Amino acid sequence: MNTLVEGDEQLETWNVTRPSKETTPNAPKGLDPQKREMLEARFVGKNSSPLQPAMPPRKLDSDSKSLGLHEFSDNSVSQDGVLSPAGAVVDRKRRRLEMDGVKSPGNRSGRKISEYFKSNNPQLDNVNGSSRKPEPVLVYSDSQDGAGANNGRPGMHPQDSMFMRAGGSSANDSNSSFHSNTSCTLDSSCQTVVTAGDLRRLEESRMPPPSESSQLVVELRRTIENLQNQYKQRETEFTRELEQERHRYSECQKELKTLLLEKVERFSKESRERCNNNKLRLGQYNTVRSGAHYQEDWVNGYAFREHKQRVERFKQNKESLENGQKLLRQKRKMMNGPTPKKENKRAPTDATPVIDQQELHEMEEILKIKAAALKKEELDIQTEIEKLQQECQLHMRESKRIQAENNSRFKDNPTLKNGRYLLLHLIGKGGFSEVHKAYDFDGQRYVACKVHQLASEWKDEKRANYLKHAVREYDIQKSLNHPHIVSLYDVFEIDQMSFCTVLEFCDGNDLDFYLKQHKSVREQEARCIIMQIVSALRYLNLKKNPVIHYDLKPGNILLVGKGDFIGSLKITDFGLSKIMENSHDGGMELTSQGAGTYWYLPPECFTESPKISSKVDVWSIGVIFYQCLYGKKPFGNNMAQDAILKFNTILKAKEVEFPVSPKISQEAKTFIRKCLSYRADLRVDVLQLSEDPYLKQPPKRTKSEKMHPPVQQEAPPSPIPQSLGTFLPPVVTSSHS
Ligand SMILES: Nc1ncnc2c1ncn2[C@@H]1O[C@H](COP(=O)(O)OP(=O)(O)OP(=O)(O)O)[C@@H](O)[C@H]1O
Repeated sequence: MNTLVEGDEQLETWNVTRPSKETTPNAPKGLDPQKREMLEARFVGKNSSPLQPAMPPRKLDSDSKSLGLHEFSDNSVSQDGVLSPAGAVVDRKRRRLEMDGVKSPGNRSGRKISEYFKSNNPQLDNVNGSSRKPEPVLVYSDSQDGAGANNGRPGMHPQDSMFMRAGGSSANDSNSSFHSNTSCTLDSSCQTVVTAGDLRRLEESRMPPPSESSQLVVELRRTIENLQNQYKQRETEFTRELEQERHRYSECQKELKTLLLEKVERFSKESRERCNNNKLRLGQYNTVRSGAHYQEDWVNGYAFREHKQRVERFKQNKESLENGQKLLRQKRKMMNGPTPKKENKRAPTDATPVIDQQELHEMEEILKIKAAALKKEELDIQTEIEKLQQECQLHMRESKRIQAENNSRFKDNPTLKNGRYLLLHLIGKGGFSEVHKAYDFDGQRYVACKVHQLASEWKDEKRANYLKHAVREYDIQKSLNHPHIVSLYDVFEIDQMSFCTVLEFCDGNDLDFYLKQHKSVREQEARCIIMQIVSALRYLNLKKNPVIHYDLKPGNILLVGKGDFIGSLKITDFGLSKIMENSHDGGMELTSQGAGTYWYLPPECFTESPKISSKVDVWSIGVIFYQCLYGKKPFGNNMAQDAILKFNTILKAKEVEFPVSPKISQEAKTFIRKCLSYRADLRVDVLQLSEDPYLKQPPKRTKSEKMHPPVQQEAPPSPIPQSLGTFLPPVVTSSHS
């Protein structure tokens, strides 16, 4: 063990490896000290022989630094056994230490110093001199660093290298009094595994015993330091994991984007192919010039021409049947002549052969079969034209959609809002907006992105008005949360002239399109539609500041899920909505008169300085319910908006009339009458309507209703339908109405 304590050569001399008298293995106990010295000298080598001339106690000089340990040891003992002054000091000190219970480090049977360090033996402090200011004590550990090999090694404490100089290659340092006296031998028996860190800790533990609180502080500091280290480590790990996750996420996003684009490309290709094929079969828009405008006229395809030919054939067959029936009647008349006699009947003459009777009978049978076939043909033709009309409506809508998509600036699937929304395809086009199906990468869901485009030629007033409605729509819709109301997720600006609202996506059509396709729905289904709309309106009216939708119509009712039936639905488009703040019974003033869809607005909206309430929506519900059941609007059906205004159609709508067919329950009619009550003050409000018994419990169906389910059309088809062969979809102009 080599320990250097600066400024204490005496202690160092004790510390160097030297077999102690007490522990020299062969030293017999109880020997006379002189003999013992001689014996020791024999064990340790030269200059210890008593036969050698006595040397005067030497002064430590520079020569001695070349001497070995044993030389030094011998210098400390005179020949006559008197200790030299240096030797005497060492001996004194050693004895003192032994008395204190500290064994000589040379004592191999005793504990290593490191073990003392570890056990924090307080006596060690005495050894190092408790009165002294504790100096950093550094130990060269053979087992860790390799003996003498690392002098000046990077990372080693300066004291370490200093220590190594002392014990090894730097032994020639004449400035060190220790070195002048000693030459250290490094061997494993005198080295330790104690590290500099251990020693530093030991240093700390050797500090004067701290008071309890300061000890606590030290411990707390240490704990804090540990925790900080742990925290830093965890933070580093977490940051690394986060980076990995981010990378993985962006890879997934890329993959998802590719798949979505592949899917949309397939969809687009298929729909365009279908549309092209249908152009010939069902028809297409032709752009024609009409004065200063261009307008798009619809031209029927070959399916309609073929249908027309079939109808022509049917007509001819029907004509020939009618002619045959006429002939039969004439023949029968001729054969029977003027009142035939009874005996004549029993005994026919040769002039009125029986064969004529037979012929007539056969002719009658043939005509009957012909008539039945024509009846079937007539039904087939009716079914065919209805199917063609449905297909044609779909095709017309798809053609318009594709045309609008081709003209859209977002046709190339851009991403909006820093890559968050990937626009997939156009769903439809409104007056000043385009609705695109999109994928929201953050929300991981499909959404409907409604892009509002302001026109550059708009005057400031118009622009301000449009923005006012858009902002109102956003303000109202963002605060709503109901299963039958389309949620508004986000709004953001695209550029100076356009912005986008992000809406919950509904994958079905709107009710308007559904009714165009199916004409009407069964009462049970219609009641289900109304129940859902009333539920949403009830929610709007139970808010602190109730909301009037004001634009309820089939086009603003979106169906969830595709199919030939109506399941769940959601109301949308709050652009004309009004928030009722502090409104009293008389209702709130209508500031946007003229807006809205007139077929669905109540009479009070057409009066001067009207006051409105939630009862506006109740009227709209009555109109929608009626339209669902009968396939037509109760007031102003087939009339244009302008005409409704011009002829005060709604102001005259005092009484609602119900067609005979299809049959609907009395409860449904009563419900509709309540909604379409002319006077607003006599009309039920939304909350009262939601409590209506018709919505609470389905009406019991009568036997006749079960036997005669409602037919699809209000008017039953005539033997030869008027519409056959004359179907022409309405002319659609390029300007949006
Ligand atoms: N959230 C949605 N999910 C799915 N389709 C939607 C959604 N919102 C609107 N659509 C569809 O997008 C098309 C255009 O909608 P938009 O509201 O712009 O048309 P509009 O109501 O006819 O026009 P405007 O609002 O200008 O009167 C319609 O066919 C509508 O059914």
